[in-house]
Amino acid sequence: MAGRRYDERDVRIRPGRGTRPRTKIRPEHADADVALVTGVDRGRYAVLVDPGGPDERRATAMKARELGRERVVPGDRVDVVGDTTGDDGSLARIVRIGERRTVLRRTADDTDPVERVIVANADQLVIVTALADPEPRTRMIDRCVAAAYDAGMDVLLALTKADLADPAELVAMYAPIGVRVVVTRTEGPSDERVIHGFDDLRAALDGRTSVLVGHSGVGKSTLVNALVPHAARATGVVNDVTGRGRHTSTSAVALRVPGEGAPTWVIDTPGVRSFGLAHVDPAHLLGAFADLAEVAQECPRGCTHAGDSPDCALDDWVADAQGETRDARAARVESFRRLLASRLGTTDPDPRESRESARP
Ligand SMILES: Nc1nc2c(ncn2[C@@H]2O[C@H](COP(=O)(O)OP(=O)(O)OP(=O)(O)O)[C@@H](O)[C@H]2O)c(=O)[nH]1
Ligand SMILES: [Zn+2]
Repeated sequence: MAGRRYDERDVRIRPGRGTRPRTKIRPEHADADVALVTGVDRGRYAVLVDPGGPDERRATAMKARELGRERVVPGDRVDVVGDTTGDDGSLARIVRIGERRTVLRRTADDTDPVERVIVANADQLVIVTALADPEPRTRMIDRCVAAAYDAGMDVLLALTKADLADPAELVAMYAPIGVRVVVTRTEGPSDERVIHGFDDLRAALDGRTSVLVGHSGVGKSTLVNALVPHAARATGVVNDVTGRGRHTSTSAVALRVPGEGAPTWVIDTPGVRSFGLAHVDPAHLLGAFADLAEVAQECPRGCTHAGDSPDCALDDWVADAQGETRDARAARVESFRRLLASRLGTTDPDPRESRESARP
């Protein structure tokens, strides 16, 4: 091409050479239906078409080729075309992904080499942690909190098995950083089991979309089954597509919690066992702490705000206060720094965690 002069042939040819804006909806997509993505399994998407509307229905969809490598995840609001009836054997096409309010992601880690968006548009992350059996792992909790704050989500800590251990220590550890806490314990035989604290949990979820994470055995299924009595059947929607059982599915599934008023959703994440956090920007994390962010404006340029950073304004802010205010500030700065460190993987091992990993 070097040396060739620009002439009218270029003008004529260009419009037909792929310069058309790719994001533009083609005219035949103008009548697309709105849908909510509730599950993803091997290139097939479970969607709820016209969610909350008079024609609400479950359907299965695939991604239109024009979306390329763009990921579609549970919680996404999408436009669907084609056969959106949801009838047996029908397949709709996702042609557009709506703007995302929040994006929960995780960085590539040992167990998964790819950075992934896990869930879109969720309001809060619910970290389900047993108070005992298995022992709580605070480092894991910190990492979840950091991921949620980075995503622009609130955090709810659901402490289960309060019949086995006292929640006070964990409550004291997380209350200073704005983490809401609910405490539950089960009582009675499994067929007529009561969950104490369940109403608090239900209230904390009301009208919102919440992502539930937790290690195996913490009691997450017990809570999900109580929240969504027909969870097993509802999750079958995705599995109908592939014939795979729920327990082998590793992707997130959105379930609607029955109730009056604004829709309440929980997104269960059976496959999420860890959060790689290399993508988390310290400035972004600081943004979740409005008071600290303001103080940090006085920091020297390039301050990392970590415990060993010279002249960090957060230290002066603590030192300037007295008595209870000082204690409260110190707790908050310390907690923020703990999250900051969890991001870099430099936190000292949680003694409880190392005790756990020392087990055969
Ligand atoms: N003592 C006590 N046990 C509980 C409580 N909640 C749940 N459990 C028990 O803890 C075990 C694990 O509960 P699940 O609900 O299956 O836990 P999960 O987190 O879904 O674990 P996986 O199914 O392995 O992913 C079960 O034996 C429950 O009966 C509680 O509040 N107190
Ligand atoms: Zn600083």
